[in-house]
Amino acid sequence: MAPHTEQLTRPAVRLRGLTRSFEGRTVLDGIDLDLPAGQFTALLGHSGSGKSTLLRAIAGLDHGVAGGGRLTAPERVSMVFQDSRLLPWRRVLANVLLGLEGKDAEERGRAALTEVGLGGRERAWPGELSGGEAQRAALARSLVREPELLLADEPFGALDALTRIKMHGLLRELWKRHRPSVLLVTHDVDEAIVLADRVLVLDRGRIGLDLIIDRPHPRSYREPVLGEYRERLLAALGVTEDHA
Ligand SMILES: Nc1ncnc2c1ncn2[C@@H]1O[C@H](COP(=O)(O)OP(=O)(O)OP(=O)(O)O)[C@@H](O)[C@H]1O
Repeated sequence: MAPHTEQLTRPAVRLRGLTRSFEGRTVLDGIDLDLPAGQFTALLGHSGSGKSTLLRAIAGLDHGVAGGGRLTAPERVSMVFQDSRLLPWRRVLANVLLGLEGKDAEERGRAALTEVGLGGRERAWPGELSGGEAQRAALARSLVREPELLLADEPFGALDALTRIKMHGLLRELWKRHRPSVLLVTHDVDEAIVLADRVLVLDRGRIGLDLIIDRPHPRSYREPVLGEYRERLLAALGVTEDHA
């Protein structure tokens, strides 16, 4: 059985010897990792390398999965996925407020929607939103809970390139304002480099590369210096760029 996530108030993730396997096949093979409070980290890795498995373990959503190791995570954890997972039969504000308690819940929900650029769309149905708007609503639903840790599993994977760039700016802005620890899973090396201050590569069940991106924000894909980071990450992923 997977160990339960310890409910600590300390807003940081600590993994020691974390293992997870499915049907006898090891996916996470003794991961040691610390995520300091407030750090924006991206997680890269080949398809099937175990990125979602790692996120689910940190979120405590993998009860019943075989594995061991020690895992501590903050108490307030929010998760966003590739699809918004809004309930289609509830209006946008009601989705954001789902399960939220307190007298000021509605006020906070409205403020969160305004923050993500959806002020005025509170009474819209999820089906009336574009893909980008739905992801904005999903971010509002996460942030209204003031998470200490935001786990994002390819949240922009289904969006077109322009919407994606806008969402990058929004996520970074929200992070700056609220300062949760962020662990963002992505397939996109450029997305990782532009957004994160630290990029991890998951390889054969372990952290194969742990790279600090020590460049000021906002960053552009075209900054030549980012090319060096890109090359190191691609090499860790087993991809070589053709410079010809
Ligand atoms: N519930 C499950 N039952 C059986 N095997 C599973 C289960 N969940 C994940 N796996 C397997 O574990 C491996 C890692 O899956 P995971 O979804 O974590 O990879 P990933 O890196 O997130 O992949 P992708 O980038 O394609 O989303 C895969 O081989 C997958 O088939």
